[in-house]
Amino acid sequence: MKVDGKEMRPIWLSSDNPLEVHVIDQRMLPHELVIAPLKDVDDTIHAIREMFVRGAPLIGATGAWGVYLACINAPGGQVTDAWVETEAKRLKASRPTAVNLAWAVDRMTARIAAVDGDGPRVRAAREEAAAITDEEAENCRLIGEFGVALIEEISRKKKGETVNILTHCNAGWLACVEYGTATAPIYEAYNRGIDVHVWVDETRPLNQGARLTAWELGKHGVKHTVIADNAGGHLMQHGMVDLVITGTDRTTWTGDVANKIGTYLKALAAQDNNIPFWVALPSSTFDWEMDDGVREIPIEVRNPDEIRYIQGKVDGKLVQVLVPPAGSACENHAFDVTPARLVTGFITERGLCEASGDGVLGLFPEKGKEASCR
Ligand SMILES: CSC[C@@H](O)[C@@H](O)C(=O)COP(=O)(O)O
Repeated sequence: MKVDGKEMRPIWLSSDNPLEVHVIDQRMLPHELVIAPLKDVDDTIHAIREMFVRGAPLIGATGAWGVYLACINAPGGQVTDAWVETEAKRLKASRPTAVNLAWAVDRMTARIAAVDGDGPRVRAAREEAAAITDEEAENCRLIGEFGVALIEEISRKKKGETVNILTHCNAGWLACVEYGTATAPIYEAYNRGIDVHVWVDETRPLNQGARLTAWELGKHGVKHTVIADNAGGHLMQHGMVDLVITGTDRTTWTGDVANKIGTYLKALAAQDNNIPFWVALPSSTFDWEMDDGVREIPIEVRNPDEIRYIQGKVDGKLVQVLVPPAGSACENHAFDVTPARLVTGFITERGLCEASGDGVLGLFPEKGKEASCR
């Protein structure tokens, strides 16, 4: 996507030095656009854990490039199965909830295992990481193509009046290589000249909505308003939301959706007010093994300092400010699970479907065997 007229992705292989992968350090946005180099697996794990990069598809792409970095840094240049497996295991442990990480890293190790020789393995790793990155971008483009129909329909019903969409966290291009998941239909609607406006949940504690979604939408020219996390229910009660679209970090094939903490409450409010609640995701975010999201999806518990301190810009400098009493306990559950019964449907790269095992397997019949062996 374009940043100040320049095409940009949140991750790329350096064109000057193919031994380095570059990422946008999203911790600094929207106030500073900082690019961080990743030179090895330790750098990659640090970038994922500390959230230089975040969002399920981007975490997956970063994990894939991490495996490439493992290959080029193999001791003595020997890209053995044992080395690749050890580094892959470390990468997969860096964040637990987004399933794309394990999916991408496993795809990398399978591709490398099928190739003989150190040089060919490095080349295969580079090709596969680039393919995963490009495929995720294309998947998000398709999500936009399919999802825009929902917005078009509302716009028609409202006779061209503004369509108000609420989203939570950042499921934009920063989270996904290009277009985003939740934002892809919104960008497509905007590009087609539909009058759209986005209510952007601030998304405490790290404010991915206020910092990242607002930045992205603003750069593209999409009308948006940042709201307090708890405002959504009120707006829905007063007819100010036509549609909710969120992303997801892991969705069971049966339709339960893990996403940033607070998503569940938005889904409850949407149901109470008869507002459609859609979730946009590429197939890499489906978990084909789990069938009970609330019971089975691992929920990351992060550093409580993310709740204690808020980051912002004061007099031109990024500062952290303490909010609660220094002695108060804080606990930071990063995701929650919205049960399938609260989800209107999914927007995927293959089209729209109901949030149920039948709906999902109808679009991805080749996964039926994996899913039904549970
Ligand atoms: C498209 S990625 C998933 C997103 O929908 C997003 O809402 C989200 O929860 C990301 O969490 P994060 O903790 O910022 O990695």
